[in-house]
Amino acid sequence: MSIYDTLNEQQREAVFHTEGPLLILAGAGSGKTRVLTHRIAYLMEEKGVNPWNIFAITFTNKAAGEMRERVDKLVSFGSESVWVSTFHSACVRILRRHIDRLGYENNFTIYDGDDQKTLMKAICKKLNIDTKAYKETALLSAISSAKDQMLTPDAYEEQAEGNYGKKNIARVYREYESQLRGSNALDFDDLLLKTVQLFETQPDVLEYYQERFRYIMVDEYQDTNTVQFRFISLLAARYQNLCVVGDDDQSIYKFRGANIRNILNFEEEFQDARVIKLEQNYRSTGNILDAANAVIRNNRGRKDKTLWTDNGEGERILYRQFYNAYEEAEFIAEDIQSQVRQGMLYQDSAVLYRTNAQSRLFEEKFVASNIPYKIVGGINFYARREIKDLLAYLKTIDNGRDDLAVRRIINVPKRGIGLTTINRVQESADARGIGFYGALQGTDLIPNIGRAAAKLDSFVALIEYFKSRADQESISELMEEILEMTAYIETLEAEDEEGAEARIQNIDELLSKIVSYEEACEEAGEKPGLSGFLEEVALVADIDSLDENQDYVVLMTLHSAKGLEFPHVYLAGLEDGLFPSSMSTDNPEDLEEERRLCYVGITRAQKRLTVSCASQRMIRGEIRFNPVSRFLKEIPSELVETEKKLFEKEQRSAPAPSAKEQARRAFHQQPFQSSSIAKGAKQFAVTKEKGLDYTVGDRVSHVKFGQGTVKVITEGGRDYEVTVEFDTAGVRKMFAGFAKLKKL
Ligand SMILES: Nc1ncnc2c1ncn2[C@@H]1O[C@H](COP(=O)(O)OP(=O)(O)OP(=O)(O)O)[C@@H](O)[C@H]1O
Ligand SMILES: [Mg+2]
Repeated sequence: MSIYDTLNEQQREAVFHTEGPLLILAGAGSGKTRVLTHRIAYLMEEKGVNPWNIFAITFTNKAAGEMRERVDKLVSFGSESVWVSTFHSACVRILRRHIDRLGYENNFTIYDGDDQKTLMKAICKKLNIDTKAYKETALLSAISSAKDQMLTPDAYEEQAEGNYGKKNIARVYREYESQLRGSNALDFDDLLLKTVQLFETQPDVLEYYQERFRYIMVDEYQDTNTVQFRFISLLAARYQNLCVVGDDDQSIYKFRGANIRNILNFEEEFQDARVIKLEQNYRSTGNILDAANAVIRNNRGRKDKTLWTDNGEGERILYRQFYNAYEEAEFIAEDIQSQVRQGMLYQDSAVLYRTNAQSRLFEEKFVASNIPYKIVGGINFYARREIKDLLAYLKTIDNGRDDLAVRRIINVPKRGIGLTTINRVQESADARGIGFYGALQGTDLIPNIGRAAAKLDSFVALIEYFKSRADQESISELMEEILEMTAYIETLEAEDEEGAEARIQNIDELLSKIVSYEEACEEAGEKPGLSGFLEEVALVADIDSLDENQDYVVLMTLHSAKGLEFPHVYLAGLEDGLFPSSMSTDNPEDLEEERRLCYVGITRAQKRLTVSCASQRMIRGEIRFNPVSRFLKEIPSELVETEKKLFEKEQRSAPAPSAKEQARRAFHQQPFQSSSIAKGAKQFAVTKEKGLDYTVGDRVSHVKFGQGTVKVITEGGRDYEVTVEFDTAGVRKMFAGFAKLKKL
């Protein structure tokens, strides 16, 4: 039996159609991604295509990794030569080789969102832009969508004719571009834009890649934007062996310029394109699929599809309504624990929500219930201050032209270089048309710099020293040296910040990352380089922190969940105003995009789907009373199982008492508290022996919940369970080993 026997007829047809353009349009879970992996195998094994000539494009690094893994399993050898990558990393690879043709240096820096914001602040100041009228983030997103549409500052300005607001944006855009260029830096949108410019202006480069990538495949095609489409069409123009797979019902990135017209454009640009539809869903049970179909049917602008499954009906969809979001999180935590007791793994469950902010309650609840979890798309490791500082050192050493990086660390740790001095350096650099670091290298030419010159000189000497070391030692040795010579850690400790310890752990983690990068390079027979390392770090999307080998529940937004599947899915916060978001309810098009997002969410589930909502929820510090989501009402009631007794619970639970009320209660409970201290004295001997240095009645502090009083300590199966009444966070039960309570 061959691997192709496991495919259905349409899937096989798609796999075997290797020459000429092919569009696969099909609903969720119908095996589109599976077709792509089998197609790669088929090209190599049956058609004798050189893996070097195959290019598969996916949306996230995680998806790329998964695809490579699947291909590795299907083919015997050679798959490592196939390019499986995201648009962005493919473009970085191409630009590293050829961007000098566009007048950049090949060791360009990639700016992330934070870098962009810092730069935009400086630009607004320089151009006297009123940031009340034009918010920095709004300016950045205007520029980003201009780039998605491939508009240069010139083109933008032309379009802005007669529109004062747009003229201003054009001015900012122009300055932003020139600053990026001056720093030899690109932002994320540039990665595609510059590659397309490269292809359009350098025919020999384009030809090289057209010859190289004779077979091109694109997953999640519905979410490509204009510049990505251009990138693909240029590459595929010569051989036309382009296979794209997508689902118009899962297009959820319109806000980032995804262009659903690309599906129509495909048949225009590639005239004899073959179109194949897949109709059998292999992922979900019948009930889950019926619910997804029922919801998406309410969208008007769509091609009707019939998706069926022979997986059987399965369980009904569980629907739970809660008094508040706290109870919702509690229920989900308890439900996961009970599933785990029945033999499920943590990794079989995923909690999906509309906004990142919703993760916090789950996180707190999971910590308290000892559930291992991972937040995807939450606080990114690389966005933390200490990590950004140290990376800025590496960037400065690697490419002195990255002004932002230099400015970030010039006075970190403090060297007595103030803002006035920094501004004088910047002015001098601007006046002479050179970079910030360039100006630092000749302090005698900076007007009015005075005694600050000596400090700047010794900063430059330090960086130059590191530069000379960078050629001789490994990145990890260099990092150690940076830490030592700047006394970075000592400074952190001296600042005596609450978080010094956690920050030091992060630095350790960064060092581990560097070492594993070096090892990976060595295994691949490449020399680990600073530019390569920085590039890899810049490209780690949040979703990539997901590690398949460990057992944990995944928490993520619906947007991050695209393409993934889990046996159990909890879809939380289904309230009108939250999901669909209140910003979308007035606009039919936006509402349809929200509904597609809901369809994506439902179709992630394989066996069991739990949908939930809360009657009241705190949003941006205010309590909101939102009605049940209209999407829930679109699911036929016969598919849903509701639990009535929750209403009782609803009546029982009262809102959390105010701080004042808690203080009053604490005051009146004084006698109770002292007697429990007496009672606790006996327990103390026991608990101390087991390593707890607090007992009932003691005041303790917790990193998240703040200060509180220990109420009960009981022996749980694995660990002590400690109940603490926190001053502001209410009563919480947690495992001692996990809670890390500190006695006050
Ligand atoms: N012919 C088949 N036989 C058995 N299992 C299949 C078959 N086709 C697909 N599957 C399985 O169904 C699930 C969904 O497939 P896949 O992820 O490729 O779907 P998809 O169309 O890419 O979904 P999405 O739209 O969510 O990206 C996977 O677990 C896959 O292995
Ligand atoms: Mg897929």
